[in-house]
Amino acid sequence: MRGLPRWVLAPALLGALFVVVPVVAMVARLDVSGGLGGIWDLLTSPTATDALWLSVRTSLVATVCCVLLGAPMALVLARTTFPGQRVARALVLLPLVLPPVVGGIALLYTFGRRGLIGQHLSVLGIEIAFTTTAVVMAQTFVALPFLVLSLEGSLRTHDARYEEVAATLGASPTTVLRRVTLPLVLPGLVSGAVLAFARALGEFGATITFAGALQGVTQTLPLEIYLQRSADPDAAVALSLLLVVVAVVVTAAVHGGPFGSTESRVREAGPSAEDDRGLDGDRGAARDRGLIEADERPGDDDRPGHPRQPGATPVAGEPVTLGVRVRLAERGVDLDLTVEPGQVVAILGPNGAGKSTVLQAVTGLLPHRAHHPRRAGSRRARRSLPDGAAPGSRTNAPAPGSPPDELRVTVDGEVLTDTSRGLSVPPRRRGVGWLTQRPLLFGHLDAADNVAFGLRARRVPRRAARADARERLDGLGAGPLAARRPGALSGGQAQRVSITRALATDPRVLLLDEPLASLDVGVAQQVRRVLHDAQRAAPRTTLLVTHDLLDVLLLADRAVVLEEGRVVEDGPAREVLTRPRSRFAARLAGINLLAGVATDDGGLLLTTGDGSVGGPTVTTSPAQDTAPRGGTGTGHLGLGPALTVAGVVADAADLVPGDPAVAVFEPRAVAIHREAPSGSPRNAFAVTITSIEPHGQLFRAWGEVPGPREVRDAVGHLAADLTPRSVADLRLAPGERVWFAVKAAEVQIYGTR
Ligand SMILES: Nc1ncnc2c1ncn2[C@@H]1O[C@H](COP(=O)(O)OP(=O)(O)OP(=O)(O)O)[C@@H](O)[C@H]1O
Repeated sequence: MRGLPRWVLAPALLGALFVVVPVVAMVARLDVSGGLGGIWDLLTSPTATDALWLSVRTSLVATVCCVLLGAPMALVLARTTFPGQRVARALVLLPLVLPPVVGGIALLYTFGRRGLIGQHLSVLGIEIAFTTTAVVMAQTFVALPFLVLSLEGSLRTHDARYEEVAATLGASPTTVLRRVTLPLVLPGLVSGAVLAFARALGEFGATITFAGALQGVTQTLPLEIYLQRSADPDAAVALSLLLVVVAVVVTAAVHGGPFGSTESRVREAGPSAEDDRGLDGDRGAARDRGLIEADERPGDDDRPGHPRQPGATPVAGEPVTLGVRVRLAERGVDLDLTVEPGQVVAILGPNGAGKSTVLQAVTGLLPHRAHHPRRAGSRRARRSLPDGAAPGSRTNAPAPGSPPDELRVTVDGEVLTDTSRGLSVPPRRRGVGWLTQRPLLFGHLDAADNVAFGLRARRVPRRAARADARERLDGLGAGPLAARRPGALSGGQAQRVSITRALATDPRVLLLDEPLASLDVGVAQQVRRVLHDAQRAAPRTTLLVTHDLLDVLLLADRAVVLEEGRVVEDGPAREVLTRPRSRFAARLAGINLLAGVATDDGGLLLTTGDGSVGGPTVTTSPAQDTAPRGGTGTGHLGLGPALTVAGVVADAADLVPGDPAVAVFEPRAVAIHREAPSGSPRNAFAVTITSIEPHGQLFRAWGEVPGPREVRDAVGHLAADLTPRSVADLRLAPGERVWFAVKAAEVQIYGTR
């Protein structure tokens, strides 16, 4: 009853009684005055037993037919999109609403002697109507929608990314279906089959119309009950009871059996990761001492090689060059990226910037319509708006006359995708490994079989593939997890197994889509180290999407910042973080950044969000009390008449008037005042405090500069670090209006071209 309102009990009980009471009434009607022997005789009469066995036999065959026909139908409905899909679904489910007798008539007009198809079969001497085959067909006709509905529902509730991951591991569509999709939805399939069996067992209307009632041939139990109803009501009741018992026994046996619980089969490790140190034994404990230790693993060459199949997916070998060109108006993405062999490139940017789109392009998993330039902006494309987006609300709608969409992905010159030539190598043949925020381990396989999946997909015998998987798990300190199912792994353990699985196929390119985002700090650290070690052991061209500063610092060689689908910053990872040129990188690095453009008199103009210049020119004057710190001059960054930033121009010679430029300063350099600071020249911003949050030993206060939207967009939020005591002394709280002051000497101004 936990979490449920009590009143729910009343209608629930009423519903149960509504079903049970009629059955009880029927049992009560049973005449037992002659003893149970009389009932037994009724049940074991030749007509009753003939009818029972015919019903069971035909229902079982009909169930098999439902599975064979219904499973593919459910797959097509759940996993594809095609014009008229809704109509197709309505037609498939038609037998649910059609009176069975109408179904029987329809079947008769199709397969009867003079029916649409039946007349041709009849020429060949094949008669279907009024045979046992007709019984099976009538039962299949009415039971099929139950299986389709149940399985389609199950398929839709499962994350399709399991199948996508399997494809990137090298599995063919049939292998994915057999080894991933069907095991994942098995409980739904079994439920659907049970429902179909129960429906077939009770089928009457379509059967009597299409198959008639011939004892031993077409007279199933429901027909026998109907016929006995007037001749011998007691026999009808006894047979009804028998039908009820058979249906209940079959349904209960399957539902209570090994397929009863969907959860137990598919549950994967959740995002809340418990500390999994204990399982790694001494090695794990030793590794825990430092964030990243010197590489202890033998290099790839030292590792016992695993069997490789000729003609299979290309394997890693030497690091490769990756080229990515994505221009998709529908997603507002337009960028070019070349990744050097073995380089780890962190792709950074705010939500919706296009990071995942780049990764999807490389995997070959970008939704298919995106490959067709003509369709972008079409009715269908509009229908594919992300959840919650209202048509017309997108800012990414292709502008009239915008260049056509283009996707081009190359690996060492080999073209994997080229939409201009309609070319797209399937994910399984790309040699691209893909790791997501969720480990997406296959819940019906243990850790070793998960890791072995890629090799098995390449037809490596199970024993060899498992041996290789165990070795790899051992190598990453996850050996003791080999026999565990994903449901018994913590988040960190599961992610480690997932990394091992992705690396086991020796991908040429590795795509990491926030693989540590859902892990606790401590566990993320361990998993980060696993990734770091793997990269050290065998450098691999890698794209890493992350929002975590540590990931960038510890894993990436280069950082690329995306904003609104464009590259706004690209450089060595450390440089991007220490000398950010984009607001996003500055925020990630915990630095304040103000953007403007240099003017011909050494000042700067405010730039608004779309990059156009706005606001009045602000004349600069040398900051009087600034002592250049390694820079070559001083100047101002003007952000409107009320906001002029004095700072140190780092490379005055490079700062050409009209060039975009930024001013950056650390939050710890900001002092907070209740009154406007006066006296020595410094930058002072009137701000409204928006939040105060703990930041290590200090507090970080965020303030927003009030004013027109352009100014707020240009300045964004400014951060100031202060001690707990200062927070108390200043009685600082969100909504308060204060001054953020920073000395010009603490502000660095540099060009961003
Ligand atoms: N299936 C889709 N169909 C159409 N547009 C999409 C689809 N998925 C994403 N988009 C749009 O494409 C743009 C880029 O999305 P993408 O998922 O690549 O961003 P992201 O940088 O990965 O964001 P996040 O950090 O939130 O994951 C966004 O404007 C988004 O709304």
